[in-house]
Amino acid sequence: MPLAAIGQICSTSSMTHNLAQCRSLIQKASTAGASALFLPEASDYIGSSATETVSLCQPIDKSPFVLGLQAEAASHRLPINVGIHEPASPPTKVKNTLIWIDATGAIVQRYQKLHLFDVEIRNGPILKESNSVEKGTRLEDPFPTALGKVGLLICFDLRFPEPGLALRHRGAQILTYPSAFTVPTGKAHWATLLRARAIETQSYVVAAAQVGFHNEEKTRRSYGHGMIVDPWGKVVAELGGEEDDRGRGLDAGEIAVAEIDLEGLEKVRREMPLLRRTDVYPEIL
Ligand SMILES: O=C(O)CNC(=O)[C@H](CS)NC(=O)CCC(=O)C(=O)O
Repeated sequence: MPLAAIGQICSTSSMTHNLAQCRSLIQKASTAGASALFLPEASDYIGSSATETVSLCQPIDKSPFVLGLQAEAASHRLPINVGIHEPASPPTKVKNTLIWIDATGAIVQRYQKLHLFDVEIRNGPILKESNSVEKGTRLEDPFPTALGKVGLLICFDLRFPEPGLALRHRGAQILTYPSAFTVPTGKAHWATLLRARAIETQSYVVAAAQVGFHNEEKTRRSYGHGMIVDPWGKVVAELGGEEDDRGRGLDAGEIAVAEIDLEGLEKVRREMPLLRRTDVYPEIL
C-alpha cells in the first residue's frame, strides 16, 4: 500500500530557513518511500504582522521557496502538497494558497483558502486573517494521485463540514487540512474536528501542522500535532506538540507516515452508507 507522509515545521519570516526545514523533510519522506509529502499551511513563511505577511509575498514563479521545492520534488520524484502565500489583486493583501507539485516538479493544482480566521477570543487568540488575506471563491475538484483522489482544503476550513462533504460528493478519498492552528483552539478542537471530518466523509484526512513559536517576539505560536486519520476515524499517524525551553517545536523537522488503504476505505463506505435525508432538512444541501 502507498504511504502518505506529513511533515511538521516551525516557519519564521525567513524563507531560506523554512526552505531548509522542508528540504530535510523531503529527504526523510523520500527515504521512507512515501508517495507524497504533505507540508503545513504557510510553509513559505509566517510573518509577525499583517504588514510583514504582505511585504514578504512573491509571485509563485519568482518565490525561491516554491522554486526550491519544485526542484526537490523533481529530483526525488516526490509529489509535494504545500501551503504558501501569493499576491492578491489588491496589493495590500495576499492569497492563502495550497499547491500540489507533481513528481516532475510542476505545479498542477492550486486552491485558495475559502474561510478566513477572524476571531477575538477572550484570553485567547485575536487574529484577523481577512486584514491581509483575500478569500478564495471556489472549491477545486478532487484530482487523482498515487494515493487516491485528493481534495484540497486549508486549516480554518476544517471547522466547516460542507466543503469536505462537497469534495467527497465530487469523488475525494483524501482531504487535506494543512494548518497553523493556535494552541488554545488546537487543544480544544483540533483532533476532534479532524476525526469528525474523516468519519462523516468516510475519507482519509491528512493534516500537516506548524508547531511552536514563529518569531522572537513570541506573538504567534502553533499547536503542532500534525496527523493522518483513516476513514473510520482512527488516528494512523501523529506528531507531537511539545516545545523546548526556547519555545521551538520539538517535532519541527519530523515526519510521520501512514499507509493509504483504499480497499479499507471502500469497505467503510459500503458497510455503512450515509444516505442523507435532505428531503427533511433541505436547507443543508
Ligand atoms: O498567517 C499566516 O500566514 C498563515 N495562516 C494562518 O496561520 C491561519 C490564519 S491566521 N490560521 C488559522 O486559520 C488557524 C485556525 C485555528 O486556529 C482555528 O480554527 O482554531
